[in-house]
Amino acid sequence: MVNQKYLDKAEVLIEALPYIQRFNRKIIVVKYGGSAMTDEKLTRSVIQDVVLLKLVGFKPIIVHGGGKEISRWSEKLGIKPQFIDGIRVTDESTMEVAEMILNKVNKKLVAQIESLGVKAVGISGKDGQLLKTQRKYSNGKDIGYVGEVKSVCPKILQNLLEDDFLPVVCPIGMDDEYHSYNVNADDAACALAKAMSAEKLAFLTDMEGVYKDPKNPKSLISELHVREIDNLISNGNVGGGMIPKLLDCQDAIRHHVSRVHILDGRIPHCLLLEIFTNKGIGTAILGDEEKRFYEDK
Ligand SMILES: NC(=[NH2+])NCCC[C@H](N)C(=O)O
Repeated sequence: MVNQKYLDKAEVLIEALPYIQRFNRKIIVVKYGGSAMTDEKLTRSVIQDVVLLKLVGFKPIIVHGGGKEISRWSEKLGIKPQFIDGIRVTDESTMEVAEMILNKVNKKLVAQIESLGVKAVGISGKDGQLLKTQRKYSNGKDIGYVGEVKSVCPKILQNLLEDDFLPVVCPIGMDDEYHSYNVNADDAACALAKAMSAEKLAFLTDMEGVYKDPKNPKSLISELHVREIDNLISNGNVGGGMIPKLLDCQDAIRHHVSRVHILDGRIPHCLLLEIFTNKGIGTAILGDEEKRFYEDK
């Protein structure tokens, strides 16, 4: 008799087969942030997942934030945080620290990927003018060197993928005067996914996904059509932090990214569990014409 345990393991691999086939040579942009960045074990599992994606034929691109490192270092260096209407201002010295730390985090990720045998290149949005930015105002107020993406020049990423590198991008861009701007990492990931015509965009967050009712942890939505997003927001059903993310999802899908996944980065190997299984573990946001998996059955 064959041991069931072995059969189960083989099942898992077989379940992955159609996805490995379907996503071969396709681009997936992974926004890496939150707890998955601050915990060493989780970091390792994310890097392993991305390396595996790469080795089975995907073309992953990582976009990362700075985790808690930027505030930690600003404090250490005695830079006093300034706020305007409760919003943190990125002044010249905060921008300097942010850039230093993001570059440091970037190279650390590159080293971790390289240690698993995949060639990686770390760049910022300044390299090759990848992210051209303009100053972003918050309700008309100047909050310093916070930028929004004005345009993307994807050539550098295309070249890196062509040469089989795994690009790791930190979200700093430049304005027309070549000054650095801090860009929200979710927005940067979304802009890059659109410009690279990615198949998928995956956000690693500190939530399980999107809930129908945020007060009910059992109401996780597994599949969400993009047209349902407006209602979900206007009904007041999603928490403040999730709204800009959902708007990024909407924007990405309307610009031909096939699927966006909102995943719980606190779960080890959440990327593999989402991408190589039928049911996934987070919320998958689908184009309006796409059939739900459950209805297909
Ligand atoms: N949360 C979900 N329902 N995920 C379904 C994922 C299905 C498939 N593995 C994909 O990557 O597209």
